[in-house]
Amino acid sequence: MRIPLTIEALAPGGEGVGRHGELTAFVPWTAPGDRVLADVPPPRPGAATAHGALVELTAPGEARVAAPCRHFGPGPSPDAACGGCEWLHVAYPAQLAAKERSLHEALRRIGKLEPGSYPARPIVPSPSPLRYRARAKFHHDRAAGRLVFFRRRSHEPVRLRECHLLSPGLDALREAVGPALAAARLSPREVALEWSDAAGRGAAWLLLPEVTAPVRARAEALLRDVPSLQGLVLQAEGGQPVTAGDPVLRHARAPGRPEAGTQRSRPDVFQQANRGANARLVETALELLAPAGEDVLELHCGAGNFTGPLSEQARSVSAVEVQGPALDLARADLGGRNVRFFAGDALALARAFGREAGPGARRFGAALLDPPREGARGIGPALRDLGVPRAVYVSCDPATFARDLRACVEAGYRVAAVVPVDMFPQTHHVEGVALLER
Ligand SMILES: C[S@@+](CC[C@H](N)C(=O)[O-])C[C@H]1O[C@@H](n2cnc3c(N)ncnc32)[C@H](O)[C@@H]1O
Repeated sequence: MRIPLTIEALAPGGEGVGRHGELTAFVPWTAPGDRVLADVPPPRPGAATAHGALVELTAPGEARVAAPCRHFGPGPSPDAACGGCEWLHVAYPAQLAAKERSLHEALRRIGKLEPGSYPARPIVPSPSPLRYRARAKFHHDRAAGRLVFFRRRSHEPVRLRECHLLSPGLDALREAVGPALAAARLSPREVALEWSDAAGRGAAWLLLPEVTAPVRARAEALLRDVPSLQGLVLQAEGGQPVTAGDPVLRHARAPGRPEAGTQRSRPDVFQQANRGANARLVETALELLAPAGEDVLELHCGAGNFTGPLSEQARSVSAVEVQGPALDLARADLGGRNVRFFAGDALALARAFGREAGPGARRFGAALLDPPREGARGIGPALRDLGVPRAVYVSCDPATFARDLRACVEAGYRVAAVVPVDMFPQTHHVEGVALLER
């Protein structure tokens, strides 16, 4: 059925939300204040919500801006409906306000942490709302010989000719690698590209049906064909990564601040995609943690994004990570410093440290954890049993963040600060940082 709506807000999943009688409708490509006509499926009996499609923008709202990309917005054309951005039509301050709201709402709803019951700091914006990505995952449109994103909620490729999220270097690499993959007769199922402004070169990870000797020879040809590509990681589903050339890039830890040093990365190893916002994230986490002179436990250290700056302030860092190649990069950057690396599961190792220290002992003066989307179930009691007096939790998923903060509160911690950070402008994603104290 076709209904008129006034869009009241941006929902945590990214769609605009409006009400029609008893029905709450979620409509993509809409902005707060928009008046629209939307098609929604007839609501099932008793259902109070529906997901609709935008039919017409009857009057633009106060938060709406002109989207600068030809691929953004609804439409049947293979040039349109790119799934890469959600909010290119929403002014950046309105995006930030929506992200702040959605993080605190998750803490209230899932974490049972009422607003006002913990100190909330303003959201930290990304230094650039556009062209901020130094790495991204693509699909290879074999027919067109291009690296592309899919259309929103589909597996159809967009005929991607520009992207306003990619840094200029990464976008140029994307343009070069797509046709070169086709020329090298490589058909990856997925491609991750990474660009280093510091190196002026990039690297790629290719997920392939198989990695055989002829495939490796064709990968070498790809490297010859794209001089700005420094190296490749080739991987078959479930197989071990194999390298060609040198896929290890070096980045400035904080863009524009050479004194912060450099960090190694590889396209198959987790790294924050937005390097400018990452520098702010690291700064925020360390300011909250105040690790000076402490023995610090760092869980989920990855390639050492927080470990390097932590080691400069802390007395010692014990850094835990489960992924071998990430630890190799961290060790290459930080070996010889006051850091001990531990390979293994964060929770299991935190519990083992607690058993080693014995009841009542205090082995660490502070902890920092930065788990993947699934969060760190069980971490509250583990930190308490370790006697950790304060911890900073960095999260990319508000739901698991809220769940784990609740468990930390039940284990005796108090939430002493929450700071949202915007690592992904033009999308609904929001990072949360919390300080826990006991
Ligand atoms: C969000 S990333 C953060 C990495 C790093 N702190 C950074 O800022 O780049 C999460 C990291 O946790 C690691 N990880 C995932 N599950 C883990 C586990 N059970 N134990 C330890 N590390 C884990 C991943 O390999 C990944 O490096």
